[in-house]
Amino acid sequence: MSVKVGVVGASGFAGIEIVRLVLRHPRFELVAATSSELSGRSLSSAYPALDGWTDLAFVPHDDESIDECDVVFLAVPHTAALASAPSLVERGCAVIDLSADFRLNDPQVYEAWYKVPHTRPDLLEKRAFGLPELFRADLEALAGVRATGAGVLVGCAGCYPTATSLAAAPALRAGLGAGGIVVVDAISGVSGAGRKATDKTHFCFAHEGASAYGVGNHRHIPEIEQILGIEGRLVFTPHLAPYSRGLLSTVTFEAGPRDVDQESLEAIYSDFYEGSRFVRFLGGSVQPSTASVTGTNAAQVSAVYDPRTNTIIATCAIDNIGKGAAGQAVQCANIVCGLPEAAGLELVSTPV
Ligand SMILES: NC(=O)C1=CN([C@@H]2O[C@H](COP(=O)(O)OP(=O)(O)OC[C@H]3O[C@@H](n4cnc5c(N)ncnc54)[C@H](OP(=O)(O)O)[C@@H]3O)[C@@H](O)[C@H]2O)C=CC1
Ligand SMILES: CC(=O)N[C@@H](CCC(=O)OP(=O)(O)O)C(=O)O
Repeated sequence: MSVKVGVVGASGFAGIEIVRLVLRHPRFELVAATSSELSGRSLSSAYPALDGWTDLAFVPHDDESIDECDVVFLAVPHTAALASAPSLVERGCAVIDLSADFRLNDPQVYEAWYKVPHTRPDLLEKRAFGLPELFRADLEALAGVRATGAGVLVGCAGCYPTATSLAAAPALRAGLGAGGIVVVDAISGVSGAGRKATDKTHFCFAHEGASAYGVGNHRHIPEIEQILGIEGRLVFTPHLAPYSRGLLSTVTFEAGPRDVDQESLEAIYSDFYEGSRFVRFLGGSVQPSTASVTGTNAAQVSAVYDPRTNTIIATCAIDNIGKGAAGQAVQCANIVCGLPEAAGLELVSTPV
């Protein structure tokens, strides 16, 4: 029997990518795709790449077809998910939220960074954090709850937090990092800012240039610190670069207190990602490339030990809309529904 799926915010970049993945998923059936702006219009007229794959039309966000869904993806802006997730969970849905509304463990930290009070700390306590390679046990526990027919909630990790944490976690969890500052320089393609052009993301301002933004105050700082357990130690500088999809994060930190060399560092990363379906550890001599993961749920990771400065430099490339958003959301939905983790995600990027 198919699992009925709804995508709220389907007209956006993350939402329409979920639609693309669900249409090819062996067990999911797309029954609702919402948008206020494009309501009534067919999905394939708004996004011609879908021509021939679906006859569905966008419906309003409160359309009754959402009530038929077993799984609902919320690909909506922050604070909108806080408004809609509770009733869906209470109705027995598996809700996979892509916004930041259910990522931060502490509601007061959420209020400090997102400037609105967190109205459902009770739900926050019961949700799983959606980054399977680092929080698999929590997602599998939710699958147990889901099997009883109860509603469940996943708060998916953000795009920069996903790439940064996949790069840094193996070394930091192995006790490296010396308790010191962790420096992250990351680059995102313009689709990370969503489908509405602004004076930063309009083609004329974004192409043929690159710039840092959110320096010292980006809202992903508390999320990355929470995932990696490095509260107060992160220096995070995101950059916008003139391509559509792709996110590269490079993490630098002191190697101590334990001794490490290139060989032992590579052994730590290889062990950590052994058997991982989506994360490929490349070693230290091959560097990840965003172009190699475009359109997929893959992440490429490298790690280099620099003996001259006793520093570790770890890098991760993802597609911000893939592993950074829609791909990861489908991966989480698969796990909580008790399906194979890679269902609908068996994708190869374009080699050239
Ligand atoms: N783009 C990316 O790389 C990533 C995005 N995300 C997260 O995914 C979510 C969607 O992002 P993205 O697709 O880029 O954003 P877009 O701006 O491209 O799309 C936003 C979507 O949300 C809908 N929407 C807007 N306001 C509301 C509302 N009040 N209630 C319900 N739906 C609403 C819009 O539909 P309409 O206006 O037609 O109603 C649109 O479909 C965000 O929370 C974002 O942070 C996460 C990781 C990476
Ligand atoms: C290029 C760009 O603007 N990127 C966005 C991050 C992507 C995103 O939507 O954030 P979440 O992963 O938290 O959902 C930003 O810096 O706010």
